[in-house]
Amino acid sequence: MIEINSLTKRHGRKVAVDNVSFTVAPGRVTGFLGPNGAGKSSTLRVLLGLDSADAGTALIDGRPYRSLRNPLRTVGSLLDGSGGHRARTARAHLSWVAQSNGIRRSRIDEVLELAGLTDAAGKRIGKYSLGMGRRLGLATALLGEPELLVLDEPVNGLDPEGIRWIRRFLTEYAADGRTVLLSSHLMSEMAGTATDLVVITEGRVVADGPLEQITAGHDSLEDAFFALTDANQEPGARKW
Ligand SMILES: Nc1ncnc2c1ncn2[C@@H]1O[C@H](COP(=O)(O)OP(=O)(O)OP(=O)(O)O)[C@@H](O)[C@H]1O
Repeated sequence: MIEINSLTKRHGRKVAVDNVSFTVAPGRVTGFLGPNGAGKSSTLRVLLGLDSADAGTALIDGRPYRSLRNPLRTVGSLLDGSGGHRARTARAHLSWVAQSNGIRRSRIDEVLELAGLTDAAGKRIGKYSLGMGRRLGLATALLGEPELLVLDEPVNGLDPEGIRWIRRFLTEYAADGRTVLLSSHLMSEMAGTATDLVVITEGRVVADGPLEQITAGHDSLEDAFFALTDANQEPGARKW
């Protein structure tokens, strides 16, 4: 379970996240949807302990990320890029992460296989395409067999086959009772993957609920999104 409570994050004078609250339940794929600059990455960076909040809390199973005993075994995350050093091979990168987190070595081949990187395991990361880098990032996130996944724009750079693969993967992952939070500014991606949505614009949550409730009465998620964001010029989230 992920709980964001009255979270505020500023970058200098810019309020990137403004009193944001939502929860992410197990067994669901929750999409964190908003246009460029809405505050998605800022929220996820606080959640993952990479930045500090100015106010409020972001908790994973009731604790801040930095106080988790085995972070990689609790929550797998994917932010910008692959996370690996350009001169290293994917296998060397995964071995290093596994070793430094007490993860069994046999897991490396499992995640390479899961991410479709078995044949590219010996290639230097600097030679990877953007999509392969995302696959490696996902493989790294899965190393600790975590119950939660937090992914920032995971389909960035993936080809259609890769997008289909990640959709299926996340759906199955959540169906096993695990928790998935993924951010995107792509509405078509969200419509095809998420079961629940948290919609954010200008640092504020403007909708939060099951996908079918948010899209009810609209032809598409895109229509719902624009209706919502146009109708939400004033503060306060609309709750379904
Ligand atoms: N390190 C930073 N320093 C200054 N301003 C920042 C920083 N990080 C983000 N911002 C600003 O905070 C706001 C929210 O940015 P954020 O990256 O969280 O949005 P986002 O929803 O993830 O957008 P995108 O889809 O473009 O990644 C934007 O106005 C952005 O310019």
